Amino acid sequence: MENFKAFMVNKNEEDFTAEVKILRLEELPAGDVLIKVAYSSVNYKDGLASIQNGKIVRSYPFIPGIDLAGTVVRSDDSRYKEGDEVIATSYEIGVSHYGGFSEFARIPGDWIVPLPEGLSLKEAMVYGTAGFTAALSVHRLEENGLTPEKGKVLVTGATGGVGSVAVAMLAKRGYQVVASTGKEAEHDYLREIGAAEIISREELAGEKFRPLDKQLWAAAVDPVGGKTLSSILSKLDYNGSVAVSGLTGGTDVPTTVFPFILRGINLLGIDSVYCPMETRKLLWQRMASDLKPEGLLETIQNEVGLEELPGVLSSILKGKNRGRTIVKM
Ligand SMILES: C=CC(=O)SCCNC(=O)CCNC(=O)[C@H](O)C(C)(C)COP(=O)(O)OP(=O)(O)OC[C@H]1O[C@@H](n2cnc3c(N)ncnc32)[C@H](O)[C@@H]1OP(=O)(O)O
Ligand SMILES: NC(=O)C1=CN([C@@H]2O[C@H](COP(=O)(O)OP(=O)(O)OC[C@H]3O[C@@H](n4cnc5c(N)ncnc54)[C@H](O)[C@@H]3O)[C@@H](O)[C@H]2O)C=CC1
Repeated sequence: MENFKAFMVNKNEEDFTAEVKILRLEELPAGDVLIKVAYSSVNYKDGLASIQNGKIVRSYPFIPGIDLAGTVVRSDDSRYKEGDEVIATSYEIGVSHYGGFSEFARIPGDWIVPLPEGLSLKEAMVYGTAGFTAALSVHRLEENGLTPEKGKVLVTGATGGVGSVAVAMLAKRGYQVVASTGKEAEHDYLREIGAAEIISREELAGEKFRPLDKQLWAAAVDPVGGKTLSSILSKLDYNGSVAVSGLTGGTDVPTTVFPFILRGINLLGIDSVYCPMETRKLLWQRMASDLKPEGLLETIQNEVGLEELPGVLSSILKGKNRGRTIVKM
């Protein structure tokens, strides 16, 4: 049987390890479709999966990586055949089912999306779960009435994965994007990917908190959470919406009922993991067409190999990565 390389984590009472190992195909979990992985990508959740107490991985040893894109090698699912190019993200991938940091993956057919026309395997992973989450956020905001005429849209954690894709996507759709970042050195990058204005992290979520504050934005894409989300809620325009997806700024959100009962603010929860397949397929189609920030995906990405994963995974947890990091197999 064929041997292949994968990045594995293992934990026991004394030890935690994270390293590239050689595996055999029969060591992969059950699944209908065997995929030769072309690219995976690095998400914040993968950073959590690669540390001892990240509370993501359910059992060890394990191959993390919540995203993968590649070519079908073998399939017991009639929807897929050898040679098909596919994307597999979310569900149990990289959590309780061996994930994408691997040259091969065996995945249940129900978790797979055919690569849409208009996207390469590489572009699919420049998006990855972070990009899909940005797309779902924009989709939900527009479902709730957002149009470019309504006003400015704030994006927090703007230099990160979800943030960078959201900035580029919104700008492409004609929105005036206000990007929030703690990184002064990245202002040029943010303007390059479409930010019209930049505000500092401190200005957004400083010490001063008022239950209702000056109305500044029609909507927000927020992968940061914590006090940043509290501040957004009190500064959105009347009937504004915030799509909240993340927790890099903390999990506690001190707020009051006032933004909701006096300004009709909508708090939209964004979950990419169990997003229904119908919406998932629709969004991947849109990410390949009207939501695609043509040209900017290349600016947003950088590429690493499996061996470089420990460094990249550790730096995403420190908020130090810029844009999206893809992993070439
Ligand atoms: C790409 C997506 C993302 O990036 S999402 C952000 C990354 N995810 C996280 O940071 C979540 C990590 N998990 C945790 O921190 C904890 O599990 C917890 C805080 C969510 C809950 O911890 P606690 O110790 O209170 O309980 P359990 O872990 O035992 O779980 C309780 C209950 O919730 C269910 N659950 C756990 N994780 C998830 C999840 N990710 N999605 C949906 N549901 C989840 C878990 O199954 C338990 O339910 P039960 O019915 O009792 O089995
Ligand atoms: N709900 C869902 O389905 C999904 C949720 N997420 C979550 O979204 C968040 C972002 O994920 P990625 O973009 O992959 O991570 P990332 O690390 O690429 O981006 C995070 C951004 O947050 C910034 N940041 C870090 N600490 C901060 C703080 N204290 N205050 C303000 N900003 C801070 C970083 O500088 C960076 O720009 C994570 O919490 C992740 O778990 C991501 C994908 C799907």
